[in-house]
Amino acid sequence: MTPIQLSATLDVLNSALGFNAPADAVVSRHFRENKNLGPKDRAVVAETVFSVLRHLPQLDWLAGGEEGNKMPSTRDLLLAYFTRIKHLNLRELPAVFGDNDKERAAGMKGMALRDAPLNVRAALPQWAVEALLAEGKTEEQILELGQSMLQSAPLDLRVNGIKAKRDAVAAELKAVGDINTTLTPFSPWGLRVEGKPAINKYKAFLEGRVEVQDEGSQLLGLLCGAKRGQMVADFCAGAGGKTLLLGAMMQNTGRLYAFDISEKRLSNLKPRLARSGLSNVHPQLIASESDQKIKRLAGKMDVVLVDAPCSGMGTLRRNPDLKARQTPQSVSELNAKQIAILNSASRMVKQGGRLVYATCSFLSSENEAIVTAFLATHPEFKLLDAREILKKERVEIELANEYLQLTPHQHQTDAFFAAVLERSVPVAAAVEDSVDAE
Ligand SMILES: C[S@@+](CC[C@H](N)C(=O)[O-])C[C@H]1O[C@@H](n2cnc3c(N)ncnc32)[C@H](O)[C@@H]1O
Repeated sequence: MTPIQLSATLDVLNSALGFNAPADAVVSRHFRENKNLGPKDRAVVAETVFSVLRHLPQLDWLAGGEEGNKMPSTRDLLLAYFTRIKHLNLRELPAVFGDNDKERAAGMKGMALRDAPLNVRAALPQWAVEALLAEGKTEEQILELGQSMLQSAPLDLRVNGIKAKRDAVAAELKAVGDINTTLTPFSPWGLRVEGKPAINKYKAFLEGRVEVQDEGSQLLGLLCGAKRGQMVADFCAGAGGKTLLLGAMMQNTGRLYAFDISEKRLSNLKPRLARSGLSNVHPQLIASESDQKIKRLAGKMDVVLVDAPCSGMGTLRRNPDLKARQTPQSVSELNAKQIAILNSASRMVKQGGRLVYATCSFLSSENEAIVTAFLATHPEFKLLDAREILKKERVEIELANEYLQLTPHQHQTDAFFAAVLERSVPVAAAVEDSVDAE
């Protein structure tokens, strides 16, 4: 690491560790304000900052002393990172670290992580470990999960089926940018990119043949099963990652509503929509989940996706600062919002229609607990088995139960959760349907 890179890393970390803004926003702002940093410097600084944030519970412990009674400085966190995560020996430490630092680094080298508390070894916040233990996870499962979040996430692309085929896009990226990709193991539209090329400067991206999307998100599309000519609602559409996928699955036919309460996020959907070539999408700003617009669509939708606002704890590889930014209080506020949104969104589902509830969290309070609470008050809905649905789509994936629960160590995706619910058809209507079909 050069002195310029090291000083930029310390500056960015000092801001990021205030946890007043998402780490990626802090990094981007620093790069905008410091034009002297070249592409290589930026890559090194960003990678180091994110890696430090991923390992923060361990670095805090190493730099704060085993008793954990000292607030470590950013410099000490970085020292712990170099000695224990990058395994530099004392001679290899950047010159900015003097003899005193080296003495502390030697102390850190002698500390045995295996003696540290479980949350330190799993590199997860203590409250999250307590929640996982309370829901019955073993120590081994918690370690596996936490440690799988310590790597950087791969770059996955989704090929836009209305504009291109997967093989053609893979060949195009190879030809124009020498970008190597492999087919994602589960999603029929996914390409996993080798390295981290700036994909947004290539025509395949600019002309809407590909979007950046984690394979886990792509699988949600399969669970929704949106089809040609249907009425579909993406309830928490945000900037439309899943909207674009659903619109392509519908072959640009039917009607797809993209609801969100955030004007800013919905406005970020506009350029993506333009690139995608979709004209079946109707972005709808709503004031809340009980907006009149929702009420008017009661019982009209074939598919409703609720990609609920959540803690994002399943995306710790990309957003490691969430380890410090989320708290039990913030999760419990989200839980109240999640159930309210699911209750409201469910009204739009027609008989026989599908309601998919999804989060990017591994906490059962945001996942199974919400679905269980919903089903307890909505006997007109039943839980479908995600394994069956994916099997019909010829996706061979190992899942522990009827829910989709992905993890980085098992599926090489973010930790996503989804439950597929169906509004039962009343017996009388089911008989009428079968007579009509004859
Ligand atoms: C997990 S994000 C959605 C990400 C998006 N589906 C995608 O694939 O890019 C959750 C979204 O829910 C929205 N949201 C929060 N409260 C809401 C509410 N009461 N009704 C509808 N959307 C809401 C947030 O603005 C945010 O965009």
